[in-house]
Amino acid sequence: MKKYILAVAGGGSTYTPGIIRSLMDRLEDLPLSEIRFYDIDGARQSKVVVAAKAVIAEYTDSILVTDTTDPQTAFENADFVFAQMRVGKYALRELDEKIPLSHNVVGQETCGPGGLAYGLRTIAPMIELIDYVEQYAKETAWIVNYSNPASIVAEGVRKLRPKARVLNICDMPVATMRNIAAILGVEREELVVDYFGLNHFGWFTRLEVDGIDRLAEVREHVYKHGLLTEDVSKIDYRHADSSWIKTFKNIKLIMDHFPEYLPNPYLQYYLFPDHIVETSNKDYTRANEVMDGREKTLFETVEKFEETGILEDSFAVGVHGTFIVDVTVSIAQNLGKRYVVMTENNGTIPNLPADAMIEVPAFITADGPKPEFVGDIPYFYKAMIEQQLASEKILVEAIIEGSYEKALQAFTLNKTLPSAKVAKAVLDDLIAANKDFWPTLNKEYTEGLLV
Ligand SMILES: NC(=O)c1ccc[n+]([C@@H]2O[C@H](COP(=O)([O-])OP(=O)(O)OC[C@H]3O[C@@H](n4cnc5c(N)ncnc54)[C@H](O)[C@@H]3O)[C@@H](O)[C@H]2O)c1
Ligand SMILES: O=P(O)(O)OC[C@H]1O[C@H](O[C@H]2[C@H](O)[C@@H](O)[C@@H](O)O[C@@H]2CO)[C@H](O)[C@@H](O)[C@@H]1O
Ligand SMILES: [Mn+2]
Repeated sequence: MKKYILAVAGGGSTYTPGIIRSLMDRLEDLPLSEIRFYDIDGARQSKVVVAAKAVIAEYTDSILVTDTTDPQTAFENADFVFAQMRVGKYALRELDEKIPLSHNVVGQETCGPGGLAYGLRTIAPMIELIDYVEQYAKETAWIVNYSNPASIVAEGVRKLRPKARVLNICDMPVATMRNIAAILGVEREELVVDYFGLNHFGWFTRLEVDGIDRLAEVREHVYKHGLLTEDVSKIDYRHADSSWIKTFKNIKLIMDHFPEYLPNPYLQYYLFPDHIVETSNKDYTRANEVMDGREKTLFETVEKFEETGILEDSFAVGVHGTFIVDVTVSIAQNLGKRYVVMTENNGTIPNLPADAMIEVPAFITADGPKPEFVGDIPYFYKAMIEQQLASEKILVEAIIEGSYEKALQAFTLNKTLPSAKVAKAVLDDLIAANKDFWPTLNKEYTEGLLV
């Protein structure tokens, strides 16, 4: 069977060792001749590659591993590129979360103004990556992208590189399916879902097991327990964090108001921004938890391994690692397997704009995602999605045009912001914080009009 060359862009990611273990578990489905790690922070990446190499060594010595900051070395003749960049790293994520909270607005990694700020940082590096891959990799190469904010990245790629072979994915739907399966007492793979929305902004409309829709059963469970089993050990070990427990519990809050469909957990930030702000710690946000948790543990594990030769973290594979390998195998072998991914609408949901980058079940083939027809969606969801879509589309226009006014429009349209006045105050603080990362946003008219 053909062996593939894989490049990992953002090799210094905390998720790298888990993804590598998932790849090693699936070498029969996706044989690899080479894995090349690429990052702009070579020092960070080289430490993470120590752990990645230790995991690979448990399985094989036949894979050539390269650790590089050079795009040509990374992408020359590659078949697949996994992208998992965090532009600005956790330091900027912390500001994405704390600056909005200082204005009593939702502070979150990918939602609200934090997500918009993250998008303003990420589009240019994503386009740069696509251009590197198109310059050096095989013509048939696919970029399978986890880099967030995935919804804005997907719109930026659609607008700026419409022919690029990029599959934008998110592990939240599969993470939610994992919790649903645990609640129903079935395996995640037995679940067949219908789902529609944008990334981090969608709803499950059908939860089928053996041909029977079990949404009503899950709805009853959520009323009592949120989207959690009593025994949280059944969910991803990453979700044992208290903030993730809170996130999944809050699905009850959403369904107490809107029980029709099962929401993506991220909708809590848009539907209950007041509750989220009231229950946030403005001085210690999720970015701090991750820096003190996942990131710290990873680099301590590497340090211990270099001292003792013992790898103290198994880097067990969660849905994050499993999912990206599942979709890549489906591309490589042209399996047409059905997964929830991002893809251009083009009539899949007729009463949404054709050029919306929606998140729906699609059949994953060697030519990319083929979405399954959804049909018209009810007005409430259409209206919410169109508002969020407009915010994200106008943000991409702001990036391309360097337009302050369009950035302010995008912020003002976002459901987490209460007024244009607050939107402008948050935007101006984020501009100062992102001076090294954002495009210059010009005020097309005199300063006087933007008081
Ligand atoms: N789509 C999803 O559902 C999903 C799930 C989990 C994580 N993520 C995303 O995956 C990414 C990685 O997450 P993490 O917590 O491991 O981040 P991390 O900060 O640990 O690692 C990110 C790496 O990206 C590198 N990087 C930054 N800019 C780069 C560029 N221009 N080119 C190459 N490398 C660059 C950094 O140097 C760093 O090593 C983030 O964007 C995160 O939001 C997405
Ligand atoms: O706050 P973080 O950095 O822990 O997570 C932010 C990401 O959360 C989601 O990914 C989850 C995933 O759903 C879960 O199964 C497991 O793999 O952990 C991930 C990180 O906790 C979300 O889909 C991502 O877009 C976020 O970046
Ligand atoms: Mn996601």
